[in-house]
Amino acid sequence: MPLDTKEIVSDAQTPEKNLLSINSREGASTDLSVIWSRLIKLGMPYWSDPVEGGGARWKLAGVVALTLGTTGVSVLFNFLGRDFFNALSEKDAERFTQMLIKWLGGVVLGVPVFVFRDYVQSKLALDWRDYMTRRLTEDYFRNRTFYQIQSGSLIDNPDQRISSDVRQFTDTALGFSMTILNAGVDLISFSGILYSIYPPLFVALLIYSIGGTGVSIFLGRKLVGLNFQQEAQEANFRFGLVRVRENAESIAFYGGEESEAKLLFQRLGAVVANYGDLLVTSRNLSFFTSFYRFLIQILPAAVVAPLFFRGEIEFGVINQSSSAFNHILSDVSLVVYQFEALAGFSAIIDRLGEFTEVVDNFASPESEEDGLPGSVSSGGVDTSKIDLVDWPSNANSSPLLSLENLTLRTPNGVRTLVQDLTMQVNKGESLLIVGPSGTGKTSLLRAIAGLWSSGSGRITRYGKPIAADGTGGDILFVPQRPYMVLGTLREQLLYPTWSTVSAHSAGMGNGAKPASSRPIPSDAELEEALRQVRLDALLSRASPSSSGNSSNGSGAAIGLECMADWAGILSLGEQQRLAFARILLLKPKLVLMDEATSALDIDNEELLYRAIADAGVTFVSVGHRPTLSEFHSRVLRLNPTPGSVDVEQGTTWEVQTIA
Ligand SMILES: Nc1ncnc2c1ncn2[C@@H]1O[C@H](COP(=O)(O)OP(=O)(O)OP(=O)(O)O)[C@@H](O)[C@H]1O
Repeated sequence: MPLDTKEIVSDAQTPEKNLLSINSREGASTDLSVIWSRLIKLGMPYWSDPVEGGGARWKLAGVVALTLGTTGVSVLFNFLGRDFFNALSEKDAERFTQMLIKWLGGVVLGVPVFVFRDYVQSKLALDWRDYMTRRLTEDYFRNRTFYQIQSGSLIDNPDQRISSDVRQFTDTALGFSMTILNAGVDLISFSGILYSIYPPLFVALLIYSIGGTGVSIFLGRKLVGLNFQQEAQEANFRFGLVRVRENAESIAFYGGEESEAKLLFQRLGAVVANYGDLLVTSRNLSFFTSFYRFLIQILPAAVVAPLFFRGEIEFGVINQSSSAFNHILSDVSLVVYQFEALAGFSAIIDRLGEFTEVVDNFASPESEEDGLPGSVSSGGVDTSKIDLVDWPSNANSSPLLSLENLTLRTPNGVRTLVQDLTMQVNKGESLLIVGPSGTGKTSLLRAIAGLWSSGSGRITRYGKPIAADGTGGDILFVPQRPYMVLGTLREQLLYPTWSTVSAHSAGMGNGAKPASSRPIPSDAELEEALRQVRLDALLSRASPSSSGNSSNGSGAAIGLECMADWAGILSLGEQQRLAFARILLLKPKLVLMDEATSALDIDNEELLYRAIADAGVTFVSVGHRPTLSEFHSRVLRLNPTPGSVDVEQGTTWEVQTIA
């Protein structure tokens, strides 16, 4: 199987993997202590962050103050309402006018408090989301976690968790916290009012609300699991549509529309079926909550009416007690009113908690030291790790790569692909890796790149691949389908070595430092690299007019600034030539290529190999084509074990010098 970065970068999960993950995960965690500890773990870092936490806490204090202000405004209106209705019932026109003016004054002062509370709260939720998404995304890329999650089918739809789950988490967490705070303060203020009016009314209310909460928990208990499933099924359906877009041409060539539609309908069916169950459960809950809401409209009046008939209270007090009753009831009945939202929230906590646990597992320094986690550690499966060592590169040093007693297994540790391989790649001694399909050629490159670590022995790399901090660049890996970034022709050429530089220079950077300490190639060097791989014709192509980024004043950018969907418009052969242009610009000491010329004609293949050899680059190639051997000095042959029926039963290896 060739290394395919397009798949790695753009495909979050294959459909089968998604189904696997979801089937293996029946529903949300209903264990309250697990949900609570995940909530704390997800929520705390922002507020305790040494840099952003201080500002966040001040903003939170502002939201709390405004929330308390809203309760103050409500209490004010409770009393204004009482006096207003008293003036009305006593037919006191002068007092009524006074009350009207006071009421209007209260509205003018009170409305900004409510509006600003909502605004500041939403803005704080947005800042929190920004922080949390950045952290999760950094962890997602650390130690190539995104690759491990994808290749190991560890969790479904990480993209959905990072984007929409985080947004919902921050919005809801802040919203609920403020609702609970509001409810607490409201409860204290209005309990006093209600108790002072008529203590039995207060007792009736307590019984009513506690009973209501219990019944709604019972009726809505299935909602947590159903909400969890709904998120997952929606993401699966959307993912199916994304796959159709990404593989439009292949599907059209195969005439696979019908089977794709069938697959999508299956997923849509799962979305609809689960939503149907969700609707039934919410309908049953709604029956109860609606009765509950309607009843409270007359309940307080019914309880205090005898006092009014006996002349013990004024008419306005009925209105005041109704208003106080409603406030307290909605405070103590939070669970009843918000049950669906709470169920959805706990499903989100569950999904995000699960995601951060997987990501933390890979992102922790121990996992870096121990090799990549994820191996099955039970059932007698060997979980030993390959030792991957980087030696500083030395311009004069001859070895570039050395493999010592390398045994390579698939990530689950079940299959052994290569056994006890010892060899060295020296400067100028290029190596071709051949063997039947499935013997482990690409996997060997994965191990050298550090993507797979299951096995034993040692790999020493003399030099470093490009690292996130811009160091390295002595070693470059080139997959069969090179990754095309979204951007200009210049950005294609500069990827990955100077990718931050190009984003920066194009005005997209946010002040980030250039990624590489190597000098950025000039326009002339970029154009020369294109000429060497016979892609200079691309320089005269113009961006589609909608892409903007004009450099010639006519609205369409041309040359290196041409912006296009490069993965969509370049043929695979052209993409492979572009990958060679990147090699010529970077001039690494060693390049490891996986069927990197598979889509090229023999003439172009020769041109590219000669160009990188002339540039002093040593290369290791994986390939099937016999023509490749003339560009390499040695060949590593992986063979199925003699006597075995197929490669599943293990391989042997031999190294030969090419005459
Ligand atoms: N994530 C994975 N988990 C388990 N096994 C895997 C995984 N990825 C690949 N394999 C298996 O490992 C074996 C070696 O795969 P690899 O892609 O290295 O073969 P290859 O020699 O490059 O094949 P080809 O010439 O067809 O590209 C295959 O049998 C493949 O099915």
